[in-house]
Amino acid sequence: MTVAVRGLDVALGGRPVLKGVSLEVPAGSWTAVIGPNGAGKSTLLRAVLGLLPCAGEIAVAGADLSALKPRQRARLVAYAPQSPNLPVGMTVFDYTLLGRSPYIPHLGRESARDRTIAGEVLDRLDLTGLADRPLDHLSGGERQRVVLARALAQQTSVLLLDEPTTALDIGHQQQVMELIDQLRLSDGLTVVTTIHDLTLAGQYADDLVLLSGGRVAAAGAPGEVLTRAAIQEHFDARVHVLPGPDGRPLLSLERP
Ligand SMILES: Nc1ncnc2c1ncn2[C@@H]1O[C@H](COP(=O)(O)OP(=O)(O)OP(=O)(O)O)[C@@H](O)[C@H]1O
Repeated sequence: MTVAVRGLDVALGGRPVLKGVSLEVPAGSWTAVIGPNGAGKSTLLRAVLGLLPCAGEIAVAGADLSALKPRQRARLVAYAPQSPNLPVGMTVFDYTLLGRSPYIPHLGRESARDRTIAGEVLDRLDLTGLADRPLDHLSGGERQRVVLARALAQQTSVLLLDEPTTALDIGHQQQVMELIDQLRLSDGLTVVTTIHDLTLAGQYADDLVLLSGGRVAAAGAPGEVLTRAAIQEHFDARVHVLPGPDGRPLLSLERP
């Protein structure tokens, strides 16, 4: 397993947020963590990264990330947070190049290869035309793709993405999800993403983990997890669930 979590407990501000969470993500697969607001999805990603005090076992690419220096960690796993602090005035290209930092020697400069990799990632995300633009002159969706670009420039084997598509139009949602899937297939990338769009989650992920109240309420193939009853119970929403052309579930809201 590339990401293995067993019996994870996390408390924030003295309150339990994750309770006995277990998760196994095989190498080269894609797991989407779904669940209602406040269920603990972002907390789970941050705990997997080793950024939070916790009890239980976590191994990423065979390592306990909390024991590693940030630079070592950044060579194993890339993380695209939901709302990162973006340095004001920095250009899109320079921000993407930050993804290469773990490979640049201390007091050294980036190599031509680092710049090529940053340029290629921007190209794949349709951002080349914005390369010289300061980050604070971008739209919300453009910013979200730049954060993903920085993570992809790290060229790690594990990718943790917190809500990578929330600010994107439907075309860019498809572009980003297809790109991640392509990388998964071509480079064997292991992907864990939180995501609110349940149909999108079901279309791309191999497995879904439904978190509710800090616990795993269901886990398995999209068709097993995305049931009308589970959505009603954990999201308090009424939906129709129909099998799509490829058999994966498609959800639509049911008007009262
Ligand atoms: N630093 C903190 N101190 C105390 N409580 C926190 C802290 N950070 C998050 N929480 C709480 O932990 C719970 C889980 O938060 P988390 O951000 O992981 O949820 P989420 O499932 O990602 O939610 P959303 O879908 O709204 O993004 C929430 O109830 C939140 O209020």
